[in-house]
Amino acid sequence: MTALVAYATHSGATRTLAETLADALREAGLDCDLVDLEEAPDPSGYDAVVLGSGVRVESIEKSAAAWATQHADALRTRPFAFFSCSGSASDPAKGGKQKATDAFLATLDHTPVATKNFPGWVLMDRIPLHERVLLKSMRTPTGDFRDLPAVAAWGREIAPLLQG
Ligand SMILES: Cc1cc2nc3c(=O)[nH]c(=O)nc-3n(C[C@H](O)[C@H](O)[C@H](O)COP(=O)(O)O)c2cc1C
Repeated sequence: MTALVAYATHSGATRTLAETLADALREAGLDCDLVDLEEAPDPSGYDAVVLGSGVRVESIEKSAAAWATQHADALRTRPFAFFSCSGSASDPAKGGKQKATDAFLATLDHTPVATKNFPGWVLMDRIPLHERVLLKSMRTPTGDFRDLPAVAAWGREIAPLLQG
């Protein structure tokens, strides 16, 4: 069966998570394509779909939200999973919750087979100056908080759900 892992990223962290996820899904036997949303992939050509998005200012990427709306029919009629990649997911006090994900899921008229909020990275040398100023003013912790083994484990967990 075929699966699309589509992602939206600004500073690259979500791409690395999506790559790890796609590898895990392939190891689980899925024929998986990994595509940046900038390439406007068509989910209707796949049996299952995973969407990943970075988080900025408490929202998922606009391109990810718009793509999910544009392809709502396709996402509703096949197994669909979603993951976010954010700074605050590295904070244990958040308990795995991410406001941006909850707000996005509330816009869907279907329920994903799985959702997950993964920590990404906050690396000043990967973001434009005006955003650095914003993050510094918000005292956002910086560093690489990714847990790629956890992403691979999630891939193994959701593979059977995507296979339906
Ligand atoms: C301008 C800006 C705003 C951000 N806003 C949030 C936020 O509201 N909540 C959060 O948890 N992380 C926030 N982050 C951290 C990003 O979610 C984190 O860097 C993530 O890895 C970005 O994914 P990407 O590299 O795929 O773009 C922000 C980062 C930037 C640069």
